This record gives sequence, structure tokens and C-alpha cells, in this order.
Amino acid sequence: MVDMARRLPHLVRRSLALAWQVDRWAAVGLLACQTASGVMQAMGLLAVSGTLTALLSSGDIYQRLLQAWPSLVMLAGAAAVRALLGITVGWLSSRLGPQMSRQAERMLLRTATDAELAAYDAPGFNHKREAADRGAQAAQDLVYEGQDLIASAASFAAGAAVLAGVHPLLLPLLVLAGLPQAVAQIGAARVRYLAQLRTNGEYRMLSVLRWHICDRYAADQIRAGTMADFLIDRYRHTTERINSADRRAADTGARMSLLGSACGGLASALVWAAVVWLLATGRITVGHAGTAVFALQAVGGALRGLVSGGARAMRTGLYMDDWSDFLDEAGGHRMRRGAHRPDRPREIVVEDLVYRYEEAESDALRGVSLTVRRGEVVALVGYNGSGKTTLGKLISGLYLPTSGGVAWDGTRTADCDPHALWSQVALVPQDYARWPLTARENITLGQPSDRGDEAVRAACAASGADEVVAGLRSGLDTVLARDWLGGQELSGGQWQRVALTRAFHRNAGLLVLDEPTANLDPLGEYHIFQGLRRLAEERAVVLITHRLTNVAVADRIVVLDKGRVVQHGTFAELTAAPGLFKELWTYQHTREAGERPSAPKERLP
Ligand SMILES: Nc1ncnc2c1ncn2[C@@H]1O[C@H](COP(=O)(O)OP(=O)(O)OP(=O)(O)O)[C@@H](O)[C@H]1O
Repeated sequence: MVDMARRLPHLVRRSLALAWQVDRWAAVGLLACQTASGVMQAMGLLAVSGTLTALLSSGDIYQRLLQAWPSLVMLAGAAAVRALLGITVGWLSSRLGPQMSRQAERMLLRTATDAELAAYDAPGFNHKREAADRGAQAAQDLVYEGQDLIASAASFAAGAAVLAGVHPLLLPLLVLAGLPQAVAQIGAARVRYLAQLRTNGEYRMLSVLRWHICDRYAADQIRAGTMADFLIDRYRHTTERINSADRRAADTGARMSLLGSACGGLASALVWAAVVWLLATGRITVGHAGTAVFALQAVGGALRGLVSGGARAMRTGLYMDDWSDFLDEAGGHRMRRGAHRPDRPREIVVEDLVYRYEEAESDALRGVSLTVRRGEVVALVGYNGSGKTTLGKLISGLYLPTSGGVAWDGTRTADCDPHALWSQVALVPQDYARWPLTARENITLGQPSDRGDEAVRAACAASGADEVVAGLRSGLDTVLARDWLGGQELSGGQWQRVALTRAFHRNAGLLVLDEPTANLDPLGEYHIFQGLRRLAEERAVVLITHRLTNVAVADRIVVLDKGRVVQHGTFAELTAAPGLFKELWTYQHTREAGERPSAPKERLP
């Protein structure tokens, strides 16, 4: 609570800034209306007090009614204005609240894309991102909670003023009576928050399972593999774990509330006893006692409102705190690199490179050194898990070395502006994204060149995707997603051609192709490798492939094994020299020739 109180001003500032950003007039109007509504409530209470004092005073009833009349008018007026303000507050809140959450989500998305790629390998990052996401959703609750708090605070202030006027003893007693409930409710809110935080991982698993179970990409495998029962069972087990954590939190919260209410009840009895005692000992009049009854109820209600609103606001504050922390630090992975803006690289030098994934027990790459030059195709080959993809990502500046260096024309990737560097990278990863966008957007990645569709068509011709586009109902305007209205789905190989077209369309100085033809037919594959030399004229090309016949196109071949470079040379050199490449080549070559191969040493049974 102390920590929360310390961070509260920062949070309030950020929330107000959020409201100001999305709709400043609604934010100002809301604050003004809430404050006015609080003032009206206070005036109403003062009017009740005035009416009661007038009616319960001694004298002629006609005179007393006449005396009470202004207060009654004030009471009715305050109630009418409050009703109007209530409607306005409701209208403005429903405008502002959802917009605040959407804005908070957008800020979160921007922060997530500004985090280092390595963040996604750190288990804590996803956890923090999810907590922040919940904070973004909760942003709109702050509007309603702030509203309740302001109203309760105004009502408390009015009641307190009236009560203090009746007798100075009553107010401190009442505040004391409210304390146990306040502590209990805030404690319960914190218990619920912590339970949700602990089950974040389970929630993530649920959403992943939901996606896998319902999405069409795995629908055939779920049916053919008769997996539905297994997956739904897994879903049930996960929900049971969440339910049991929720139940425990609810039970603890209820126990805390019960204890708080019991203590609060006893304390309230004390307050009422004090009123009776004050009346019995002639310290207050009957009129004052009547006013005290109303004021006590109003202040009690306001206090309860303050306590429960405060507890809810504190819980929302904890969620918002996660969001705010994430915005500041991107889960501890905000990109902080240099400002150098590299041109098309002439030479990329990798020197004594070591890379270890977060929390991995060993290095994925150890002591790797190589050079990639413009106009060259460098092929990376090796067994699964030998580090080829990781090396490709380090050369592209997607990861930063754990030690050693990757330098583009003499400047380390860590010292380069990452966005400027990536604008010089064209990457075809093994698992390319299938964006539910038009074919054109899928190829240009939302960044059309000055030559417009002409450049898109040239890239399509280079990858063989021209035939794919020709078969689309609306050509480049076709949305590549069957589920979407008017969309059309592509085959695996057709998607790979689109992924290659993206890279060919991009005017980048480094082309990284990770298994670029795994899904292509032999003709498509031949076409790509034929075009590779021409592409390399103006670029540095890094080619990762298991098809060793294709690496003949490379100027140099780097052979990796368990994260180390074990051989390098031209195709002719490596097929002639004994070593891993020759073993792999002999195995693949003889197999393709239909002969019975002998397995490479130590690897295959
Ligand atoms: N995100 C990750 N987190 C932790 N370890 C990883 C991650 N990605 C890869 N690794 C590990 O790093 C090593 C190298 O993986 P990498 O993907 O670079 O191999 P590869 O040679 O490209 O394999 P393949 O031929 O199967 O594509 C492997 O041991 C792998 O388990």
C-alpha cells in the first residue's frame, strides 16, 4: 500500500494525460460535472440539515414550515441538478472510458514493437506484457471509479461539516468506525489482484489453446488426429487451476470483508451509542439529533463509497501500474541502441560472436567469425539446431551479440539505429507471416515503393508469384484470407512465393533467406536459385538451406555444428575435402540418386 501510494501521483498524471489525449473536452467536462455533482450532493445534505433543524425547532408549525421552505427548495433544486449532471456524467464516461482503453492498448502495442526481439525469448516479458494488457483494459474503469470517489468525497465533506456542527466528537468516531472496513476491502482487492497476476500464465495458455482449437489452420489436424477431447480436457484442467486460484482469493477476500464488517459494525454501534449518550446528557438537542441521524447515514454511506471505490481504484491502479511500468521499460527490454543510420552494407563482419538465448544453459553460437560482402551469396549449412537461423538474425541486427561483434561497414549493430538498419534488411524467415491483408499489402508490407504496382509486379515475376496473383479474383487487391469477406486462401507454396516476393520487393542491401524454397515445387525452386545471382549483384545475400545441391550457387559456404563454424569454403572445395559438408553432401546426393546411403557419423542410426 505504501508503495502504491508512492506511485499514485505518477499514475494519476498518466491517466489524466491519457484522458486528455483521447478526448480533452470529455475529460474536462467529466471532471467539472463530477465536481459539480459532488457540490450538489453536499448542498442537498446541508438542505436536509436546514429543513430538519427548522422543522424540529420549537414554535408554531406554520412558522417552522416557512423557515424550512428555502431549504426545501434548495433540496429539490440540488436533486434536479444532480440528476441532470448524472446523465451528463454517464454520457461522457461512456464516451471517454472505452476510448481510454483503446488508446492504452495502442500505446502498449507501440511499446511491444519497440522492445528488443530477444524479449520474446525471456519468460518474464510475456508475463509483463499480459499484465500490462490487463492494465490497458482496466484503464476505462478508472473513469467510473474516479467518478464514485469524487461523489463520495463530496458527500463525505458535506456530511462531515454537518456532523462536526452537531458535536465535534461524532466525526472522528465515525472515521474510526470506517477504518476496519477500509483496511479489509483494500486487503481483499489486493488479494484478488495478486491471484490474477499469478494466473496470468494460465490465462495465456487458455487463449493459445482457444486459438489452436478454433482456428482453421489446425482444424484438419484436430479432426484427423482425434485430438479434440485431449485439447478440451487440457483447457478444462487449465480453467480449473484458474478457478481454484479465484476461489481461494474470493474466500480470503470474503473472510477479510467479514472481519472488517464485524469490527466496523461494533464501531458503528459505538457511534450510535455516542449520539444517544449526547442526547441523554443534554449535550445536543432533539433537532440536532435528527440532523445527526441523517448526517451519520450520509457520511457512513460516503465512507463506504470512499472505501469500496478506493479499494477498486487501488486494484485498477495496480493493473494500470503494470501497464505504466511496461510503457516505461518494455518489460526491461526497451531498445536502446545507437543513432548511426547505416547505408546499404558493403561488408558485414562477424567477429568472435557468442550468442546465448535468455535463460538457456548453453550458447547457441560460440566464437563465430565470418564476412558477408555485397555482391556475394554466403550459404549457412549444418544440422538442425546448429545455429544457422540464430546467426542470420544476428547478421540482420535482430538480435545483439552476447559477446563479440557484428559490424555493418565498421559500425556495430548495437550502435546503429535499429529501424534504419532494418530498412536495409529483407528477410524470408522459415515461418513467414500470412497477413490477412490484400496481396499488394502482403508484398509491400504497407510500404509501397515510388514505382508502385510496377515494382510489385517485377518482384512477383522474380519469385514466380505472378502466376499466383493472376489466379486471384481481384488480383493484387484480393485479401489473402479465406475467412474474410471476399478473401482467398493460398496454398503453402503459394504463400512462400508471396514471402519471397516481399523480400525481392524491398530495396534492401542485405537479403536473408532461411529455407526459402522448402514449400516450392522443383520448377519454382529452380527459378528462385537461378535469379539469386542477379539479386546478389546489388546486395549481400545470406542463404540458409538444407538442400545442398542449391548451395552450389553460393560464393562461400559456412558449415556450422553445435554453434561453431567447423568448415568454410567454396562448394568445390568443401565437396572435395573430408569433413561434415562432404558427409552431408554424400548422404543427400546418393539418396537423391536412389542409392542406399550410409548415415553420416554419430548422427543417424
Ligand atoms: N527462442 C529460443 N530460445 C531458446 N533457445 C533457442 C531459441 N531459438 C533457438 N534456440 C536454440 O538455439 C539453437 C540454434 O537454433 P537455430 O534455430 O539457430 O538452429 P538452426 O540451425 O537454424 O536449426 P534448423 O535447421 O532446425 O532451422 C538450438 O539449440 C535451439 O534449441
